[in-house]
Amino acid sequence: MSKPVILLGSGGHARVLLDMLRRLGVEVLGVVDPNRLAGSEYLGVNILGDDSAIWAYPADSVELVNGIGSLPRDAGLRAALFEKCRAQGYRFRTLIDPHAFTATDVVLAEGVQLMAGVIIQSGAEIAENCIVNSGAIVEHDCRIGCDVHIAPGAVLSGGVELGDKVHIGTGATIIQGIRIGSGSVIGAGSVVTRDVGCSRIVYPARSLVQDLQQD
Ligand SMILES: CC(=O)SCCNC(=O)CCNC(=O)[C@H](O)C(C)(C)COP(=O)(O)OP(=O)(O)OC[C@H]1O[C@@H](n2cnc3c(N)ncnc32)[C@H](O)[C@@H]1OP(=O)(O)O
Repeated sequence: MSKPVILLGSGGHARVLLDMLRRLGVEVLGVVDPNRLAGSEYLGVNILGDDSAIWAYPADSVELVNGIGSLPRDAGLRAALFEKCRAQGYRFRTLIDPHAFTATDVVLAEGVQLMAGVIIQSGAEIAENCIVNSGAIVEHDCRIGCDVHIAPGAVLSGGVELGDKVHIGTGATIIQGIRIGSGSVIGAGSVVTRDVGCSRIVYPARSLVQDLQQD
């Protein structure tokens, strides 16, 4: 039988996860968030306190759900909290929205979160603590490192490889076979046609708007 969960965080990503957990019929014991009052409620769920409230529950009696989102240059908290709780013996639930598609042979590590409308095709492998956000596509044979966020509507073509802590921005498109190094950020709407090294930022081309009136 599946264990009840504790949700970490109560921001936008946590809100979407809470809705998913309810649709999956998972029991949510409560939410931990240092910015909310212990004993108060968040969307009908008890606020248990800050992170230390987790330790009151034996590690083998619950699973955790990482509700901390990650944005470019701001991915640290999500990964740090995952590591801290794992070091204390806690495990993270891997979550697949009922409206996500996963091929039969995909490999999803601990704590991976596949949101609504996601498609993960055959042979793809996704490492721990990644978010594949609403409507994103990860095509066949992609290899995704840990703590990666693939933002809504992004498309990874076949055989793309991402290092750890990469952010693929909303609606970005990566053509087949591209490698993107750890810590890099791909701006929303970018089209990536060449390999990207580690800790790089890719900005999309922008429309040039000029006045029609000529002197
Ligand atoms: C469910 C969710 O909401 S998940 C959240 C998903 N969000 C994302 O994926 C966002 C991804 N982030 C981006 O695309 C960012 O804009 C970045 C990381 C590429 C750039 O960030 P910064 O370096 O901080 O750029 P900054 O915001 O200072 O903008 C610099 C300029 O580039 C422009 N710009 C920045 N990003 C983009 C973009 N993706 N497309 C077009 N123009 C852009 C800005 O408008 C600004 O233009 P200006 O100088 O004419 O005013």
